[in-house]
Amino acid sequence: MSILIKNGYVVYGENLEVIKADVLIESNKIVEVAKNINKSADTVIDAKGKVVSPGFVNLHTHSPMGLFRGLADDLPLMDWLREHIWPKEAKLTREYTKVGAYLGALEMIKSGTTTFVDMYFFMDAVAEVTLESGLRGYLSYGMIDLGDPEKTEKEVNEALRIMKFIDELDSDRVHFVFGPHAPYTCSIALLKEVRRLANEHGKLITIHVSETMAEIGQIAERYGKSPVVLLDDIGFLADDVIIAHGVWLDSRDIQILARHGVTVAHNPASNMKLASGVMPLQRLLNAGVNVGLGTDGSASNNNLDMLEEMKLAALLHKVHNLNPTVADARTVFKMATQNGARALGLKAGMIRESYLADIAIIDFNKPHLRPINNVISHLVYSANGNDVETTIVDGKVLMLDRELLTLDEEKILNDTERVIGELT
Ligand SMILES: CSC[C@H]1O[C@@H](n2cnc3c(O)ncnc32)[C@H](O)[C@@H]1O
Ligand SMILES: [Zn+2]
Repeated sequence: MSILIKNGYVVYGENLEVIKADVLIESNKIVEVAKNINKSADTVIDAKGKVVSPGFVNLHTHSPMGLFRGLADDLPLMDWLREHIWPKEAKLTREYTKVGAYLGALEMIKSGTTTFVDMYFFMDAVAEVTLESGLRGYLSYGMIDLGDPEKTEKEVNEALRIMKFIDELDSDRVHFVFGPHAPYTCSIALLKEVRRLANEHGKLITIHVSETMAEIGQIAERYGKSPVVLLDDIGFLADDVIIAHGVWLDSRDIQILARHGVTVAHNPASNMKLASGVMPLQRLLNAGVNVGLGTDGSASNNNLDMLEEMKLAALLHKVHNLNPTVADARTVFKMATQNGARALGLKAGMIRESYLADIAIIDFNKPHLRPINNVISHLVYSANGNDVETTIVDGKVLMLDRELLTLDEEKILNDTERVIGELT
């Protein structure tokens, strides 16, 4: 199968050069980017007045949590989790979670996300949805043992069951990742076992780290050190680890993350909404740490829109540093695309020959995106997910002119209302 995208403003290569050109996709790869490509293709997309952008990599989410959107707002993390979210999650079934996963997949495709890193329950159901939706997913079962050895074994067994399930799908798009929830919910034994298993099976790890001051206090009380020093001391950290949040990091923590090649998934909306704090973006980037962008779940954001997330990241760090040159549009755009792909070892996140054909086409024929003075600026500061018109993953069109081709939008919206009626 081939796709020819004609006459768009193409965000090209690592340096985000914007060129008026055509893009030719064959099978799942970008094979040519040039002016006036004169070749036939199975599908031709007219991108006049539109921007051909790399698809977005959401480096941290809990995709089924859209089910809980709006049910617990305006709370700090620990109250939000313990008093509201965890009691609701205790009632989740595989069927309910699957409906939530469909809702999340729908939202991501409609806002130009092509790859996501997920942590949740019933991940075999999430894997089925990911496969069907056409998205690229890195899926982890969120492990929590609260120091109970019996629970440690159960959680490891469930993670291994999900790993086997996902590996047997034998998909290039759907991958298993280990997901110990956080240093405050996982024992040292569990964290060490995850490290051992990730080495043995060659899998990535994702984990919430240093999100709130409460966490820093809890870990200091329990272990007498910071969460990052703790993870370093037990040999957990390596370049296959993606930590979510990294808000409360001191200089020593940042040096440790840089030394091990750890990636940080920044979640500005969630950090602001839960009032967790402001992560030290500039200091992390200066130390050479790879920083990607995530939305966190839809109950703490409250959506999965990576275009909105870019704007929030840029604005947050400008005002926090009282410096408008911090978190400039190009830096933030790279975080949302190529930095995320780098964390996953994925040849994606750029429009470039031989890269995976993961693309979002954004319609600039709109008042808030004219005149087209600066494409990257418009993508970060002016656009939002509703401006995404077409989403392509692995050389397959998932949404064309805002029409979903892999999922039944109306059914998903109806199922979501039914399920939440039964759950609450
Ligand atoms: C065990 S599956 C994942 C687990 O994480 C919870 N969660 C959602 N957002 C956050 C966050 O910002 N910090 C910590 N934990 C979070 C989610 O509700 C699930 O219980
Ligand atoms: Zn999270």
